[in-house]
Amino acid sequence: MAKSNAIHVAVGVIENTDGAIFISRRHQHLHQGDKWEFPGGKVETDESVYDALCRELQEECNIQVTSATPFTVIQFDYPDKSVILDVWHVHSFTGTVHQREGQEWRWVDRSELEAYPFPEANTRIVDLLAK
Ligand SMILES: Nc1nc2c([nH]c(=O)n2[C@@H]2O[C@H](COP(=O)(O)OP(=O)(O)OP(=O)(O)O)[C@@H](O)[C@H]2O)c(=O)[nH]1
Ligand SMILES: [Mg+2]
Repeated sequence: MAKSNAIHVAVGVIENTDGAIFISRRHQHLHQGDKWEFPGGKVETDESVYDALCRELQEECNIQVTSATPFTVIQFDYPDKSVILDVWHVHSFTGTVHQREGQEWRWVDRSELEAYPFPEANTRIVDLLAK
């Protein structure tokens, strides 16, 4: 069961026309620092998850989402916090993707994702994508 203090996070699996997926590396000082992640961030009060997804992907990766569908929802308890990752598959967008917050980033093939260290909560996302 989700904890009442769980942090609700909108997460985007952005896929380009070659079928590659965008990942970036979390800054070292942050929660789950140095791990790779899919872009996204906390859903604000009175904001829909979809609006949060669009806002975070604009802020972090410079794109305007034009089409996205729900992919999976993951509730996970880290020792220090609980998260609910509301993961969306982003099929189309405008703008040129790059990471605007100084994080290392790259496009990777689905088959390569398993080689990257992701936060533990992401295991199922990577499994679903690698299939
Ligand atoms: N964005 C993102 N966050 C993830 C992933 N997996 C995962 O456990 N998280 C966790 O979700 C939480 C919130 O994500 P975030 O740090 O991106 O939030 P944010 O962009 O709003 O950050 P801010 O508060 O510094 O503005 C963090 O505790 C982070 O460790 C992932 O794949 N992507
Ligand atoms: Mg973020």
